[in-house]
Formats: sequence, C-alpha cells, structure tokens
Amino acid sequence: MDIFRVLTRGASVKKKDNSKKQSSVDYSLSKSNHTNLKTPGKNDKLANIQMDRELDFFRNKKIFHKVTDSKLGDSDQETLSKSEPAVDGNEEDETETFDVQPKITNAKDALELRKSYKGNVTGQDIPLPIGSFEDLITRFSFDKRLLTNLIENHFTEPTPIQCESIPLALNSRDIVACAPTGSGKTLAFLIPLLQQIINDKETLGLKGLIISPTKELANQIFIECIKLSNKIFLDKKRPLQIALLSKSLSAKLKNKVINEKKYDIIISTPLRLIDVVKNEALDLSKVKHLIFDEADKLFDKTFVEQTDDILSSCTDNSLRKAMFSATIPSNVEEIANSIMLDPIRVIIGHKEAANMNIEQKLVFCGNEEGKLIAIRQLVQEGEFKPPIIIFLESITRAKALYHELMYDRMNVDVIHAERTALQREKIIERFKSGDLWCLICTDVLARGIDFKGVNLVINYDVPRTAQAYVHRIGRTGRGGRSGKAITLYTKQDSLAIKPIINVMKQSGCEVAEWMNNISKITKKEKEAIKRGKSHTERKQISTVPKIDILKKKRKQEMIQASKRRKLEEHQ
Ligand SMILES: Nc1ncnc2c1ncn2[C@@H]1O[C@H](COP(=O)(O)OP(=O)(O)OP(=O)(O)O)[C@@H](O)[C@H]1O
Repeated sequence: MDIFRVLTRGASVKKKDNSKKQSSVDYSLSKSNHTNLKTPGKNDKLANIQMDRELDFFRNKKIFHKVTDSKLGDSDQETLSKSEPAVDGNEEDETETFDVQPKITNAKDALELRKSYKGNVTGQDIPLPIGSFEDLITRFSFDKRLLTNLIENHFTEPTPIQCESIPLALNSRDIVACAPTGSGKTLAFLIPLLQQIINDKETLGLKGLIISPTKELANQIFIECIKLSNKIFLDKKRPLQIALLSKSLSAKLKNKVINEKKYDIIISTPLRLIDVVKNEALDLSKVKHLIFDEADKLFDKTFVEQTDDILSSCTDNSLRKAMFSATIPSNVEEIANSIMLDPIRVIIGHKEAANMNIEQKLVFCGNEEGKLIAIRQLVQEGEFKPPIIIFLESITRAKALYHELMYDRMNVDVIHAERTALQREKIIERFKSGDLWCLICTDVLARGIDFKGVNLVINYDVPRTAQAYVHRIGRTGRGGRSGKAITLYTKQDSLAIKPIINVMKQSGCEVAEWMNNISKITKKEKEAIKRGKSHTERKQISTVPKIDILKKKRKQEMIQASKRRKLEEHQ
C-alpha cells in the first residue's frame, strides 16, 4: 500500500551513513543546473520569488552549485574551509566553495518575499529574511558541515518560518514565532542554534537549552538535532555534544557519573529539567540560548510554574529567548513581551489558523452511540484510509474506543499517559513503520509529533479549545503533503463546536450557511468556553445496548453474592 511506504519513509530514525553517495547525487544535480546558470538578473530573482510560496512550504528546487571560483568574503571562506577535521573521502570535494547569489539583498526583496508567504514580522530593527540557504553563506559565517548536513537530509530550501527565524536568531534577537503545524519550526530554531554553538566553541558547558512539553516531542527534536550536527566538531577532538535529558541521564548527572559540563545542548521536558537543577546536578547559569517549543503549552497553567523556574535559573545576561508554536494566544504574547528583550514577532499565515493543506470536515452524530456508527460508516464508505490517528478527551474514553475497535478486528492500538514510556515508544515505532494502521490517543500526541504520512485525523471528541484543534489536526498535512481531518460532534457539543468552525473559516475552508450562523459566539458563551464550561460529561463509549449492560452488571452482582454466601457457610 503506497501510503505505508510514505509513512515508513518519514519514520526512519536510524539513518544509514550514506553521506558519500548522497553528496554526489546532490552535487551532480546542481552541476547540471549550473550549466544553464547565468547570474540571475533582478527580474529573474523576483520572478522566482513571485511563485506562490504561501502553501508551498517545501520547495524541492536544488540550490547549491559547486563552482571553482569563489564569490565569498574572506571570513566566509575561512569558516567554509576550516570548520572540522576530514571525515571521509568526500571531504576534499566538499572544501570547494558554493556559488552564492544572495536572493534577498534589500527591503524591497524582503517585502516581496513576505508578501508571497503572508509573513507578518513586527519589532524594531528587523533583519532581512533569507530567500535561500545560500543567503546564510553570504550574510553569516555559516558552517560548511552544517550546510552539508542540511543538504544531505534533503533540506534544500528554507520554509517561510525558517526564512524569517534563522537570521533573527543569528542576529541574537529574542523571537516569538507562530507558523502552521508541519511547516518546519523545529529546523527554524535548530539551524541557528547549532551555528551559534559552533561560533561559541571556546566556552565549555551547557549553552543551548530546548524545552518541550512532552517526552515524545523532546525525543523527536533530539533526533533532528543529531542529524543536523552529524560530524560537526568544535575542535579537532571534541564533537558537538547534544543530549536528551532522559531518566537515566538525569540519574547519572545527579550521581556525578557524568560531568554536567559535557553537553553543549540539552533537550528536555520542564519537570525533568527542574528536578536535576534543584538537585544541583545541572547549572543553567551559562545557558545563552533558551528555546520554548510549543511555547503556549509551556506557558499555560500545566507548566507555567516549571517554566518560570527554568527562566529564573538561566541567569546569563546575554540570554537569548525564543518561543515557537502553531498557536500563540494573546495572553502568551503578553508573557513573551514581559520576559523578552526587544522581541521580534513573526507570524506566518493567519495566526491560530490550521494548516491550509488539511481538508477539514464536521460530522454530526446526534449522540455518543452515533459516533461509533459514524466510524463504522467511514470504514464502509472507504473513507477510513490508514494511517489514521483518533483523538479522545480522556484516558478512559481512549481505552473504551480501543476495545470497541479491537472488537471490530481493526489494526489499532492506544497511547495515553498511563502507558509506560517503552510501550509508547514501541507503539509509535509500529505506527511509523506501517505495522499499526490506526492510533488512538489522548492529547499527549496532539502537539509537535511528526508522523509524515498520516492520512486522516479523527476528533472522536471535540477538542476543548481552538488551539487544541489546530494542533490535533496538524498531525496530518505535514511537510507539504495533504491530509484530512474529521471532527465528530453531538448535540451536547453545540457550544464547543463554534471555535472550531471559526478555525475552519480562518483556514479558508468552505463553510455552509448554517455553520456561519451557529459560529457566532456571544460574550457569555466566550466566557463559558474560556472557563472550560463548553464541555459536559459524555456518555460511556459502547454500542452494547443499555439493557445488556444492566443484565451483565446484575449477573456479576449475583455471582458475587453467591460467593459471599458460600464463604459465610464455610465459616
Ligand atoms: N526546509 C525544509 N525542506 C523540506 N522539509 C522540511 C524543511 N524543514 C522542515 N522540513 C520537514 O517538515 C516536516 C515538519 O517539520 P516540523 O516537525 O519542524 O514542523 P512544525 O512546524 O514544528 O510542526 P508542529 O507545529 O506540528 O510542531 C518535518 O518532517 C521536517 O523534516
């Protein structure tokens, strides 16, 4: 099945070191480009930029051309040729310079570019965006190995959020960035972070800290970071050191089995980090780059205390802070403004809108029983095309749906907070490899997780907020692919559905007239939604008729009573 091949492709975590082969592929492609390449004129450049980049996050054009005459400045040349020890036979090849034609050189270019992807950037002294990764070479002393790692991982052109965020971070600016799900925010903060750590090779110890709300997401960021830092050495002997703050690493740090100064970058969830910091096993006072991924989650009531502790432990005067998310509500922006120094705000597309590549649909099910019937109907009508993720609002409900679908002999498993880390890891692996077709989960997997080929997201329960909706459905339609999201709702969801309809409207979905009418939220309703009062208790998930449940219960009671009687007779 094609879709599983796609999914498997996205999943491969352990990457074979085929850099040699890869480089030659990339460069030969570039070479053929180069034969047709004359120095682009202004008009050519702008014509290039004109193409609609708003939806085209992941352009596949090859941009690096190997040439022999250098157009680099002295400092750039130095970085490109000195950066690290020779690593394989390809090295000699790679020391050749890149042909650099900056795409964005002035405010007019920047304006055109921003218009093309609907980027709204505000703040003081805003640096120009980059129009290609080439621009990093001309404008910053960009590390050659890092650039090679980007190309080898098929990251040939920056996405809009990368165009904006990378130069901001490299100019040491504080950032609040909001861009659609699946639009490349991870690389938008990883690329400049790695470059800055390389620039600061003299300082020993922890300099970069990335905070993520869940272990799964922290792990994913760690894997991306490892890929990009492949073969980067800070000096001849010392490779760039990156760590995921796992349970075992935190124990080793606490027992001083590992020197806390070993790592340049640490990726962690808030609780685990605070635990090691409070045990004086990790010093954050030298951290210079602090990144909050899924920032709105980290600043909501679940995490705000720990996030605050982390902030107050990072005491370096030159600390640079960055916040990234697909949703940044205004209260989080207020917090950002209060803790950041002269921040620059980057919004790509419509703030709080869903990714435009996702087709969104609402299905009215009448009542709870209707939802199960709707799922079965999707199967019958051929719309239930795996890989699929189904979101529910609680562990109990996720378990119940799992049992129902298991009963229907579906290839399904479930992830929620009660499953062990190992179980969660294994299920994710099976889902990514295509062994598992349908993944049921709670909001633990709603944010950040990058399953590339997910075909369909089903909201079995209407999410509690517009933000939760945007993140949940954002598990499909990633990396430029298209996807579908279906939200099942019942009579009792009439209030909760309104913010979702508004997101659909903002994301350019066609909404029927009746939706337009019901989506208007009164002040009172707004308050109720804010207080979480838009949701009421849901009925248990089951298609077994009530009378049968009662009969079963009575039978169990009779068996218990009979056991008790027998026990009493024996005593
Ligand atoms: N420049 C690029 N070219 C091609 N693919 C890219 C590029 N940047 C990122 N990607 C790919 O796009 C996918 C989505 O990226 P990422 O996970 O960073 O999205 P995100 O914006 O953080 O999403 P979310 O809001 O859900 O966390 C990933 O598979 C990533 O490898």
